[in-house]
Amino acid sequence: MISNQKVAFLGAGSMAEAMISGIVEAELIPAEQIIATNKSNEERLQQLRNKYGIRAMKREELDFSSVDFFILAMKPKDIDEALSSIKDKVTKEQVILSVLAGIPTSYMEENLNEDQQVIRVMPNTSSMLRESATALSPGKHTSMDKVILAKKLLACIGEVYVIEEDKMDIFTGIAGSGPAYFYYLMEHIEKTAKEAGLDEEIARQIGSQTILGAAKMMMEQEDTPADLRKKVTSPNGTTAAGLAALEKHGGGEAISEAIKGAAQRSEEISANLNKKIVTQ
Ligand SMILES: NC(=O)C1=CN([C@@H]2O[C@H](COP(=O)(O)OP(=O)(O)OC[C@H]3O[C@@H](n4cnc5c(N)ncnc54)[C@H](O)[C@@H]3O)[C@@H](O)[C@H]2O)C=CC1
Ligand SMILES: O=C(O)[C@@H]1CCC=N1
Repeated sequence: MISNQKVAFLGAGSMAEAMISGIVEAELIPAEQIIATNKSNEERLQQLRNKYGIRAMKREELDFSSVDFFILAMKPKDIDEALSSIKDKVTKEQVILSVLAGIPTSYMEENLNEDQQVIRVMPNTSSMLRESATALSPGKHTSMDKVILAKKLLACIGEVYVIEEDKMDIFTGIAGSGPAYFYYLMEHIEKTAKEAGLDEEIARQIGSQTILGAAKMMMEQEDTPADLRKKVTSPNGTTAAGLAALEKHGGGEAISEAIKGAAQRSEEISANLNKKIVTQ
């Protein structure tokens, strides 16, 4: 049962906070069973206590034996220190979830105890509003009942997709990094609106509603994105002119290259692990 689970975040930054926000808002797990830890930033810990009513403490103050799910949420460059710091404190009955880009389950299994249950997770910051697109790939020792519990936990922050781990890099490129592409789009919408004399705040509201509407159309209508695009595009009209400019300036290619670039960086992080190259 998910409501009696205790969850401890190791790392209390942007991604951890987004997940904590969604889990607390879902009210499936009491806030006092959610623990945030970091290495030493007491101000940050107090901020999370005040904002979410969770428990928050320095990593060395955590009673590891009381935790059911650990969620690693530090940067990939800190993974080795993190794994070595918890190896002797966790048991194979507990589950280690990692949201770290590019860190394979095999690397965690190699650097933790024999038969340690691990799950690789890729959420995004829309977890804040329980609208994440989150992938999970279980490690080879993780039991089905723990995968089911992890899915229930991650369902608190949005939609959950169980995928083969070899698709995690492209998933990261699409969904982990994906919100940033839409924020970048909005930056350009606001800039263009301002140049045309439209207030930036109004442009943000208009642009956000347009993106939300298009997203809902793609989720709730049977049509493909291409069909939906054609329904907007009147012959020789405004949309045709806009799409022609998008093609002329490499818009479609730019989107594909953004996704591939992020996925390749995820692959690179994995590849560097075995070479012990410190990643950014
Ligand atoms: N920001 C995002 O949109 C997403 C981030 N991620 C992943 O989440 C992880 C964290 O990313 P952010 O939150 O953006 O970074 P961040 O820098 O905001 O947070 C990382 C936190 O971990 C702490 N930390 C470092 N080593 C630690 C340790 N051994 N034990 C406890 N705490 C430790 C740092 O002090 C820092 O507060 C990264 O691995 C990233 O790949 C995954 C999906 C989306
Ligand atoms: O930029 C990053 O590396 C992290 C992982 C996915 C989104 N943010």
